[in-house]
Amino acid sequence: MTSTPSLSGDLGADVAALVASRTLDVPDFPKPGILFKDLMPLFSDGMVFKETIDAIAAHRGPDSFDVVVGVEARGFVIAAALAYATGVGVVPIRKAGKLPRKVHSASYALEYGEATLEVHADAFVAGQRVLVVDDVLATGGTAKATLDLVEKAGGTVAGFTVLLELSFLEGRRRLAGRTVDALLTV
Ligand SMILES: O=P(O)(O)OC[C@H]1O[C@H](OP(=O)(O)OP(=O)(O)O)[C@H](O)[C@@H]1O
Ligand SMILES: Nc1ncnc2[nH]cnc12
Repeated sequence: MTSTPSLSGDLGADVAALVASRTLDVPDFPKPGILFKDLMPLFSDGMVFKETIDAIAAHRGPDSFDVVVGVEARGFVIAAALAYATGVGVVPIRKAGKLPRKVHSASYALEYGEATLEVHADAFVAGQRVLVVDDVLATGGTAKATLDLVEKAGGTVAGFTVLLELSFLEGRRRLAGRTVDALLTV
């Protein structure tokens, strides 16, 4: 008799299985050799999306952060929902050239390219505890740039939560000493 090995993630096997059930593998996107993990099916299934957001809210506890940061663009979907569910605000980290006032900028490399992220210089009250959320942690380039930007803008990063971690790219190493929760680690 064969048994299916349980999936692993920081919120337990059931949450990991939920994320896995709504993740599609797309080979060679956006470049040859990249196996793209498409989480749009998780966002578009109302019950699964709600269960996912509720699981993050329950795990983190309502008192462990003051504001949620979401990284453009897929991170926005998770950040807005989690902020609403926990009754806090949301601060967007945007790709270059989109924010209208004074910004801090950070350029970085990610699994399939390079980009620049920006945050409004006055986005946080000094010491405000920030939970950073995104869909995928791959090389950690995006997450590390976000950490630097939040700290430059006066926030304190309380942790990172991602739906999916690609462990072979070792993004967690870029966030050493920080709390990182991945709902599914592959
Ligand atoms: O760990 P890394 O190697 O940095 O990769 C992770 C990032 O890559 C994707 O964003 P992308 O820049 O493709 O933007 P999108 O959300 O606008 O599609 C993903 O949403 C993460 O933000
Ligand atoms: N393989 C991947 N799939 C989806 N998003 C990503 N961001 C960085 N690498 C990715």
